Amino acid sequence: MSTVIIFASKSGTAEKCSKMLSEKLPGEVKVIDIGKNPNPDFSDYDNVIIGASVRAGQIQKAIKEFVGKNLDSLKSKSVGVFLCMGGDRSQFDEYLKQNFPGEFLDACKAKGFFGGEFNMERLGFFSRTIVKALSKGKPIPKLFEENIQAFADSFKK
Ligand SMILES: Cc1cc2nc3c(=O)[nH]c(=O)nc-3n(C[C@H](O)[C@H](O)[C@H](O)COP(=O)(O)O)c2cc1C
Repeated sequence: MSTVIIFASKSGTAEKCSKMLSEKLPGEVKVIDIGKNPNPDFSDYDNVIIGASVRAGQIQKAIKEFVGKNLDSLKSKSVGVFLCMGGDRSQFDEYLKQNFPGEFLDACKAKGFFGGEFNMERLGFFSRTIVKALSKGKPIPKLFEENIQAFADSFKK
């Protein structure tokens, strides 16, 4: 079994989760940052996993475009999607629906809610100010390693 994880990340969480996931999957696993490689070739892989993070309700444009452009070929693979996000589980399905075609979501054998982090040192002044204002009084986001494990397990079946 071979897997490619294609991710986009603004401040490192989705990148970190992609690496964590890659260590939990059997067989050959390749991790590709779509920011560095906008048109990755996934034809040689059995599993294609798409990972992104959410800002103001939106995922990275490069991931949206990649999924839109490759919808048919992606559907011929075993596909999955995960999101890194600061919001809670109740917002996860809504974000998926807002950002991915229904056809793609229907084809996914796993959908991962991986949680999020505020990596303040990697945020610009503007983003830091927004985060500080919006997160006042709310729980600090965290990663759910158990969800990353469960996601990996569904690709072992
Ligand atoms: C400016 C900004 C806006 C954000 N907006 C949202 C949001 O609308 N919903 C959400 O669930 N999380 C939001 N987050 C939290 C991020 O999704 C979270 O920090 C995630 O771990 C970032 O992943 P990345 O480092 O891979 O980009 C926001 C974070 C920042 C910095």
